[in-house]
Amino acid sequence: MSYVPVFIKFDDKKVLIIGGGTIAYRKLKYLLEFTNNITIISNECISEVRELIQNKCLSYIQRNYNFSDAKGFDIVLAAVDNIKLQESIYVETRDYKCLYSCVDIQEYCDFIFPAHIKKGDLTIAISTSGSSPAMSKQLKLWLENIIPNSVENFLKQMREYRNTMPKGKDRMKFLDKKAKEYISNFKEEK
Ligand SMILES: C[C@@]1(CC(=O)O)c2cc3[nH]c(cc4nc(cc5[nH]c(cc(n2)[C@H]1CCC(=O)O)[C@@](C)(CC(=O)O)[C@@H]5CCC(=O)O)C(CC(=O)O)=C4CCC(=O)O)c(CCC(=O)O)c3CC(=O)O
Ligand SMILES: NC(=O)C1=CN([C@@H]2O[C@H](COP(=O)(O)OP(=O)(O)OC[C@H]3O[C@@H](n4cnc5c(N)ncnc54)[C@H](O)[C@@H]3O)[C@@H](O)[C@H]2O)C=CC1
Repeated sequence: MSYVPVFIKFDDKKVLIIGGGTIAYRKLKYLLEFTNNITIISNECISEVRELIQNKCLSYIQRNYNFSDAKGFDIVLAAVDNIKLQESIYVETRDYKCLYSCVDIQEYCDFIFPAHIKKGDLTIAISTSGSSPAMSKQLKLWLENIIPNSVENFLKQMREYRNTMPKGKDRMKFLDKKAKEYISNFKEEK
């Protein structure tokens, strides 16, 4: 299966998570980095999820999922321990304008979650197309260690150059050299 890595504007999206267990919690933390517009439907939630619902003022519907609950949401994630339900919500959402993902059956995912690193304006997303989530996680940990936190300031500086220097070949060369130099200093900076 092939996936297109794109960065989607997210702050205007309505997100629904079905389920409130360990995996829902992991995906919830991820999504909260980008939006608070999240609704959770779950008969039960682990305490970590309940805490986030309270602290981030998320909508919580405490019951089992009902047919058509997903209508009106842009992003729907079924993080339940029930494969039949993951399948039936997939079928249902084919009639809606939304992107659907579930945690057990990759063929039913319009998108999958990458492991990711975020340092200031730098985002690195890692996927193995589902071959090995463990590998995505370990590669993320490795990269996280290599890339210094100073990248946040470096990117601010680079944005400033791009905003102030006139476009053209000279600027391109200059920016490329700056990026190359910065990366070559990684080991010394850590
Ligand atoms: C297809 C995908 C769909 C999706 O969930 O979006 C999917 C599916 C499944 N994962 C399973 C297992 C594990 N998942 C993790 C971890 C992560 N899984 C994530 C993403 C994805 N997982 C998508 C593909 C990503 C890619 O392309 O690489 C990460 C990267 C992002 C995130 O979850 O936010 C996050 C790391 C977060 C981080 O640390 O950064 C670990 C490791 C651990 O938990 O320590 C294990 C155990 C080891 C192993 O199996 O590798 C199972 C079997 C369940 C079972 O065995 O019962 C399925 C279902 C199946 O494949 O059948
Ligand atoms: N994609 C991934 O990254 C991974 C996926 N998994 C899969 O994720 C699934 C969930 O795992 P956990 O979160 O550990 O399970 P869990 O048992 O902790 O959580 C399941 C949640 O779903 C809720 N739920 C169950 N039926 C429901 C319904 N009809 N309506 C609304 N909510 C309902 C429960 O109340 C509970 O909060 C498992 O099937 C597992 O195989 C496991 C590891 C990684």
